[in-house]
Amino acid sequence: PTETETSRATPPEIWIQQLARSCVIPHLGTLGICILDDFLGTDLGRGVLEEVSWLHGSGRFGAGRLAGGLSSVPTVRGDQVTWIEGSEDGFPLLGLLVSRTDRLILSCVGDLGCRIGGRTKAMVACYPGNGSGYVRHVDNPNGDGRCITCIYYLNYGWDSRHGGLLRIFPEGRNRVANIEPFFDRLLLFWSDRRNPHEVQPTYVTRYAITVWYFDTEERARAKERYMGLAAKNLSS
Ligand SMILES: Cn1c(O)c(C(=O)NCC(=O)O)c(=O)c2ccccc21
Ligand SMILES: [Mn+2]
Repeated sequence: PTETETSRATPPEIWIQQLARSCVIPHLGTLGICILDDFLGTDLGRGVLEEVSWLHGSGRFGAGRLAGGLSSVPTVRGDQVTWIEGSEDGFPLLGLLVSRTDRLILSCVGDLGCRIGGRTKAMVACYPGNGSGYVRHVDNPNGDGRCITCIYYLNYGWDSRHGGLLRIFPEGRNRVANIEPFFDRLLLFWSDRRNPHEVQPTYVTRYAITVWYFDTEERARAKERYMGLAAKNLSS
């Protein structure tokens, strides 16, 4: 049997621990990036896609960001996002995805050089496919506590004509990572300045679900700073 079949056969816990040890820890440790294909398997992956498509159809997504915006170019509606905890009823498979990524990250704990303590809600993002993308940026440039970016892609039959590549520019390296947003692909990378990245213009609807995992200490310090700021503003 192929590795995938056997990994399907073993209970998720064991399989997740194997993934953590064989992929996540070594790849995040060396490249700062880790790609896991066939993360949920086709059936569960399609189930998540159905939940996200339903969400998109239900108008729950905010209006797309105004991208472009150059005076000459009419502003283009960019990505639309909505935040889901996963425990809400109606999204059981989204909830399963997040519980799997939680277990994956927590089974790395101690071997990643950061202490994971909590995460954001799941950000479900949809690019409308009108050529909009996302400019080059760092997710966490100033120590807001986020240490691992975890993105699950849902784009069935994706090919390069569709655009929407995620291009990462690992700091201090002269090589870029071009990551196709393939269906059932899970991507992990350090959220800080080590991984500036951009979403290239995309020409078909592009769905992705992102969760950011917090480093306990950095998150606590960020909260103190934030509370201090709030207190100062209140007192001033
Ligand atoms: C819609 N969207 C994003 O797509 C990415 C991002 O880096 N995406 C990478 C990707 O989808 O491959 C973001 O980092 C992001 C941050 C805040 C709000 C929306 C955001
Ligand atoms: Mn980003």
